[in-house]
Amino acid sequence: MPVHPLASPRPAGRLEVIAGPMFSGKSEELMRRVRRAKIAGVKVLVVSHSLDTGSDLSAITSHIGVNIPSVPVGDVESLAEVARDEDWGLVAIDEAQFFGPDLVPVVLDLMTRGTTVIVEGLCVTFDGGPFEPMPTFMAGAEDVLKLTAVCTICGRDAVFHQRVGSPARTNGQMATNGQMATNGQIGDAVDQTPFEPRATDIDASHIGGLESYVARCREHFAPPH
Ligand SMILES: Nc1ncnc2c1ncn2[C@@H]1O[C@H](COP(=O)(O)OP(=O)(O)O)[C@@H](O)[C@H]1O
Ligand SMILES: Cc1cn([C@H]2C[C@H](O)[C@@H](COP(=O)(O)O)O2)c(=O)[nH]c1=O
Ligand SMILES: [Zn+2]
Repeated sequence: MPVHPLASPRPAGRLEVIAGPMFSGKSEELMRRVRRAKIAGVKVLVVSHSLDTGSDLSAITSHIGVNIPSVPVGDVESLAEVARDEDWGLVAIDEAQFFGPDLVPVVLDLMTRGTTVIVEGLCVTFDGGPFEPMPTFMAGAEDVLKLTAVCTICGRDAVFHQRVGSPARTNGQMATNGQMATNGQIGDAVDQTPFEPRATDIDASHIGGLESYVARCREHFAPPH
């Protein structure tokens, strides 16, 4: 039987997960926990993905505009470097889905050093599919908080989110998780045909907030065809 990738035979820290759709309060909850840890004198590192924060911004911001300082990194290798640099008591990772499945061994390594890790992110894509690595983290965590937003049609709990307006199209760029968002191989001549990145691709055209996404309950969620 396969062992969960977060299982460790060595003394380990703790994994806390904050998961849910957009607008469910994940960032607010992450900020609350970070503030508490700092009051308790814990040495805290907050990391975010530079695709989401913008490379010149060093903060994570909730949908209502509250923010806390963070270190923006562009990929999982840079995250690992920053996190191993010092002896952090708590490493809080914002928008963990942007780092892809390679984040799992990095989190395991941090826990093996005795660090508490909080991963916050989307567990479902805009087309309703699982968004790794959050489901893997949810299965292997000591503590999971699964949040819901408010469906903007009926007010019930929203587990999903939907894109609004016509989706932006990108053209022959490589997704930042290293996957080509076209059908081509890395190194192939770039196909100039407009394409739609897959929902699991980490692509700049997917970045957005209230202008691009709405929260939807099970009944009112209509996955794209
Ligand atoms: N449809 C919605 N459901 C719930 N909260 C919403 C919705 N739209 C806007 N908000 C606001 O967003 C806040 C949550 O923001 P945030 O913590 O950034 O969420 P997340 O990180 O999960 O996207 C809520 O407290 C609320 O003020
Ligand atoms: C559904 C979905 C969203 N995104 C992007 C859109 C936003 O920039 C972030 C999520 O931010 P939040 O703090 O959780 O509201 O992710 C995406 O890239 N792919 C998706 O499927
Ligand atoms: Zn609804």
